[in-house]
Amino acid sequence: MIEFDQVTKTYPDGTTAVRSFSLTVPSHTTTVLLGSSGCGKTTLLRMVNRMVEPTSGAVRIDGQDIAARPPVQLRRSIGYVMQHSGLMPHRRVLDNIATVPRLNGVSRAEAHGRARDLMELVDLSAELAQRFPGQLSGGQQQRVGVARALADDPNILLMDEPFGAVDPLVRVELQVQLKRLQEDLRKTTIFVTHDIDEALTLGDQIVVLRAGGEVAQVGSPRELVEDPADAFVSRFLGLEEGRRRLHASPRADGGWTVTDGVGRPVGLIDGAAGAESLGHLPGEH
Ligand SMILES: Nc1ncnc2c1ncn2[C@@H]1O[C@H](COP(=O)(O)OP(=O)(O)OP(=O)(O)O)[C@@H](O)[C@H]1O
Repeated sequence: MIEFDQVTKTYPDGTTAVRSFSLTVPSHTTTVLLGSSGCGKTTLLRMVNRMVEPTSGAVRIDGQDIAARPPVQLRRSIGYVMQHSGLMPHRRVLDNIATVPRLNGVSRAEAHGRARDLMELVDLSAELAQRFPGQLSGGQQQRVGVARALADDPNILLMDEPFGAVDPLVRVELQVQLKRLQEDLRKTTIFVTHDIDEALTLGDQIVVLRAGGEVAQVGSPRELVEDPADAFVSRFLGLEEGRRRLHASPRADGGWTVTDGVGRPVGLIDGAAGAESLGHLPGEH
């Protein structure tokens, strides 16, 4: 469990990025910090591995104040994935993935063995092992970033807009894969994004933030969509414009076409599955 206890961060130039923020991040689940640019998400994330020190307040991991932990040792015990992978450009993929185990004293052979297993886990073909990061696509680089973060089997995973710079199709693939991985690995994960669909896909708990790291609402994806706390959350989730209000219209083949509140077709429901899941169709009695 990670606890933020009334943390405030004022940077040396006087900018207060986060003001008296408190949150409990339950173990073995994914908490998404969701908010617009500049609301303090990265600042909050980096407080967990002491890349940012709070001006006041405390962050605790399993009850222990991390201010008492040596920062380097703390950082090596936590997986961290950045938006632009942060890979070392002059080291091959395998060595990049093996970095933290090597720093923690694991032999080269064993670290490389683990790195190969991780490449398989994140769907990277083994033949990419000897490439340099610059010889990979953006999506592949992010997979390497995820493998590297997992390499020393950390309990905690911090992910800062890890899929923000890849194209939408690859982004969805990476999200689906992360969700699958997380079902097996069950790391205590904090995932930062400003993308609401990404948050709804990945979050067990979503924290909607306003400027200054002010919490607008904390809840499961379902709770947020069904019961947004206020107009800000509602607008942020796209509920106000009806973008998430769906309508199903029957098709000749027995299925349904689903459109959203602005008339945009968003999906299809098959005949049999549709009859079950819709139960009672609009206009049907
Ligand atoms: N080192 C710094 N010095 C001064 N101000 C900073 C520093 N880092 C961040 N800030 C400011 O703190 C505020 C929060 O920044 P932060 O990067 O935490 O937000 P964010 O929600 O992660 O934004 P984004 O989604 O754009 O990355 C912003 O106003 C930013 O300009």
